[in-house]
Amino acid sequence: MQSSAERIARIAGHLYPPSSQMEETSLLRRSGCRAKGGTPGFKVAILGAAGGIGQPLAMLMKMNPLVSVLHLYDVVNTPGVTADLSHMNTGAVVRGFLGQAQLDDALTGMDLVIIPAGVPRKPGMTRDDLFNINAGIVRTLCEGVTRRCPNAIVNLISNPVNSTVPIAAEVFKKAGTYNPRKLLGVTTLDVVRANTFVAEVLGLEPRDVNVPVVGGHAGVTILPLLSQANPPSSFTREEVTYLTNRIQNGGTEVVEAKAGTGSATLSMAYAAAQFADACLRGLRGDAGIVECSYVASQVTELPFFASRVRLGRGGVEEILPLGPLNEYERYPLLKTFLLTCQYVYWQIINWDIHMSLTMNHLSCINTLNFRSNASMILKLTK
Ligand SMILES: NC(=O)C1=CN([C@@H]2O[C@H](COP(=O)(O)OP(=O)(O)OC[C@H]3O[C@@H](n4cnc5c(N)ncnc54)[C@H](O)[C@@H]3O)[C@@H](O)[C@H]2O)C=CC1
Ligand SMILES: O=C([O-])CC(=O)C(=O)O
Repeated sequence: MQSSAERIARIAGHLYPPSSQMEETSLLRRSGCRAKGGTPGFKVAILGAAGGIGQPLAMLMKMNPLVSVLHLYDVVNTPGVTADLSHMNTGAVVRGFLGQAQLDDALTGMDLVIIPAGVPRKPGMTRDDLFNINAGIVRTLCEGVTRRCPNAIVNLISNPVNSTVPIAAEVFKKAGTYNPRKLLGVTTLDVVRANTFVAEVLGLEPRDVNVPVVGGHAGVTILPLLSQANPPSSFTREEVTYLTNRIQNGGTEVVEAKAGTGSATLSMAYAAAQFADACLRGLRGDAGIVECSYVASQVTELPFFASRVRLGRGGVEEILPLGPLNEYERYPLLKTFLLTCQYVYWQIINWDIHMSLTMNHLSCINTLNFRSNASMILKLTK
C-alpha cells in the first residue's frame, strides 16, 4: 500500500526533472506510475519556457500531436508553468527544469530544442542592443546542447537572430558537434506578418497567402519578396513601399505599442509553433516541407542568410534558390542589407575578443568579403 504522500508525490513526479539524484533521494519517483510516457512522438525542449514567448509556445507545443515529451527549462518559474500545462488532456508528457544545474537534464535526448531565452527590447532600442546579454545566454544554452543532444535540431529565436545564430554555430564548432543543417534561426514571424499585411491589402484570407521573406531578421535586413507572393499578385509602387516598411518594422510596431513591457510574444509563439511543427514533420519524413529560415547558406556570399529551405529527416535538406528578384528587391534592399551585415559581424568579432571564443574563419575572412561585396554593390547601384 502506498501512503497518500507517496501517491501525491508519484502523480506530481512529471513536474520534476528525471535526474538520477532526484529519482534516488526523493519521493518523486515515477516508477509506480501506470502511464509510462506519452504517445509516440518527438522529444522537444523549450529553453526560456517561462517567458512571454515561452509560455504560449509551450502551450502550443503541448497541443501538438507530434510531441510525446515536452521539457520546459528556464531560470525562473518553470514549476508553475509546468503544473499548469500538465493538466491539459493532450498526449505530451510535460516536465519542468529550473536553473542552470538542471539544464543538462532538460536537454538529454531531445530531438528538437527551441530557444526563446533572453531579453526583449524596449522602445528606442534596436535588436542589436540585446546582443551582449543574449549572446552570453545563447552560448551557455548551446553548450548544454553540445553535451546532451548534439544531434538535435535547434530553433533559435533569441535576438538579434542575425548574430545569435553565428554565435551558436561557433559554440557547436568549438565542441566539434556543428551540423549546419540542424541550426535554424526562426524568421517565421516575418513571413506571418507579410502574409497578414499582404492579405489585408489584397482582401484575401491570410492563410491563403504565402510571401517568402529572405535576408535576416532586423529592420532593413528583412527582405519580403512581394514579386514571389502566392497567389501571384501585382502591387502598385505605393503598396510595395507600404508593405515593405510595415513588414520590416513589424517588431518595432509591437515594441512601441507594448510601451516598455516587451516585444511580440503571442504572434511569435504562433510563428515558432508553426516552424517547430514543420521541423517535426520533416523529421518524421513528410515530403515537401518548405519554410523560410536563417541558416548557413551559399545562396549569397554571406555565410548566413534567410531563404526558403526544404526540411526533412536531417534538418535542412535543401536551400532553395532565391528565384527571380525584381529591381526593387535586388538593389536598394541588398545594398542596405550588406552594410548591416558588416556591422553585425564587427559586433560579433568585438564580442569574440571580449569573450575569447574562437571565431576561426567566420570572423575576419567573411567580414572582408562583406566589405568588398558592400562596396561592389554600392558601385553597382550608384
Ligand atoms: N526571432 C523572432 O522573430 C523574435 C525574437 N524575439 C526574441 O525572443 C527573446 C525572448 O523574448 P520574450 O519571451 O518576450 O522575453 P521574456 O523576458 O518575456 O522571456 C525570456 C525568458 O528567458 C528566460 N531566461 C533568461 N536568461 C535565461 C537563461 N540563461 N536560461 C534560460 N532562460 C533564460 C527568462 O527568465 C524569461 O523567462 C528576446 O530576445 C526577443 O527579442 C522576440 C520576438 C520575435
Ligand atoms: O522586434 C523585436 O524586438 C522582436 C522581434 O524580433 C519581432 O517582433 O520581430
